[in-house]
Parts: sequence; structure tokens; C-alpha cells
Amino acid sequence: MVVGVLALQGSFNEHIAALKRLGVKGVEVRKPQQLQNVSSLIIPGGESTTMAKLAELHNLFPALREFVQLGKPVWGTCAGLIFLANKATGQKTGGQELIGGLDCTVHRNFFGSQIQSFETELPIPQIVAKEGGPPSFRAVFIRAPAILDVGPDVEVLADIPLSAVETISSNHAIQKEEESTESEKKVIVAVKQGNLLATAFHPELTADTRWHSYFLKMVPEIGEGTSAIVSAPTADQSFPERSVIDFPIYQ
Ligand SMILES: NC(=O)CC[C@H](N)C(=O)O
Repeated sequence: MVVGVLALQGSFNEHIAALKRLGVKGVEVRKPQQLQNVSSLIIPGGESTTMAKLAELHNLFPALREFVQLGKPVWGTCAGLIFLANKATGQKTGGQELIGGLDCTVHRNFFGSQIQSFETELPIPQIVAKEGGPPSFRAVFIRAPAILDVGPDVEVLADIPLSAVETISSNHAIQKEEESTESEKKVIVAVKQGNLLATAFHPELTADTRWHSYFLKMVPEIGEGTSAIVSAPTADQSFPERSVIDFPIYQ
């Protein structure tokens, strides 16, 4: 059983390493024909405009869209979420090509620029129900997008109150908060729609493999009953103490 990881740019090695910790082989996908050798796909974080250009160059978009439409499990993290969204705002002039399929509108760089990247504890009740472990997940947001609206078939797995985001006042998030009359304005940061999973943050950059385990359970050959997948961190396997400034810079 192998899981494909789109390896055009970004944190594909980190996803492959997380899969390995769960005893699953991740293979790099760069060409359309390589999608025929995998039954599921992870689209990593990185820079979605660069990834889109490389995907165009390799003529990957038709094969990626077919993969999604055939109902094969696909998980997009951060830039990967942007790739999967039906609609993206905050794009560069001229826009960028998307795979689509995920019925939502995503706003690129919602929380601000690279220096406004942050980490936060995110409650994840649906993931805990399946995977166990602590009630929240240490989520790493790097120039992250946020989901502004979702269609009726989309299940929201995590959202974040904007008050939890201690960033620079000029950024979009804080402006939106000021405009809001509600005291606890939230944006969506993780969703599931059928075969599609998407997170605005980077589970592959933590020691907690519950999101990978959750995704693997969406893969038919692995499925719900796989006991080989042990995911929740134990006390002595806690999150590495590092700051977002240690993470790679995605332009
Ligand atoms: N960490 C990330 O994947 C950042 C995504 C990036 N801001 C983009 O638009 O593509």
C-alpha cells in the first residue's frame, strides 16, 4: 500500500516522513502517469502559485482533476487546500489554476505574511473521536489560508476564533474582526467533503500523526480497522519545542 505525495514543491518530504512513522510508504508524484500507481494523494503545503505553474508544466491538472472526481482520497494541507478549493480569493493578478472539487471559498494568506505565521492549540473533536489522544492539536499556520464559506456537503473539522490570532493589526484577519459585530468571529481551518480532506495548517511539521492516521482511514485498502496505525502522541512523545521561525520559509 503506497500513498502518493505531490512532490512539485513544498513540504512533501515531511509528509513522507510522517507516513513512514505510521508504517506507510509515501511515494513522490510528479507526472500524470504516476497517479495511476497510487490510490490516494497528499498535496503538501508550499506556495500554491509556484505549484500551479509546475503542475501546468507537467500537464498534471487533467489527471489530478480526474483523480479527485473518481472519488480517490485526497488531502490538501495549506497550499494543498488552496489547490483543492473550488474558489480562491487573494490570488496574484491573473489568478492561478486550481484542481477544485472542494466546495468552499478559500482566502490565500488570510492571516498575513510570513512573519505573522503562528502556532495554536486547535480543538479537534471529530479527530479525537476516531484517533483518541489529547482534545486539541498543535496547529502550525505558515502564511496560511482560511476557508471563508463552505457548501452543504462540507463537514467542518476545525475552526479558529480570530481573537486567538495574536498578529499584526494591519492583517486581514484583524481587519475582519474589527468589522464584525460578533464577539467571537471564527474562520474555518479544516474540512472534509467525501473523499477530500483539507487543512489550512501543517500536521506534517509536528510529531502528532493523528491527521495522517485520520486520512489513512479514508483510504479503502487501509480503512477503519487497521490497528497498525497508532497515532495519538503519548506523554513522552510530545511536540518538539520549536517555533515557527524554525520552519521553512514558503514564499
Ligand atoms: N504554508 C503554505 O502552504 C502557504 C501557502 C501560500 N500562502 C500559498 O498561497 O500558496
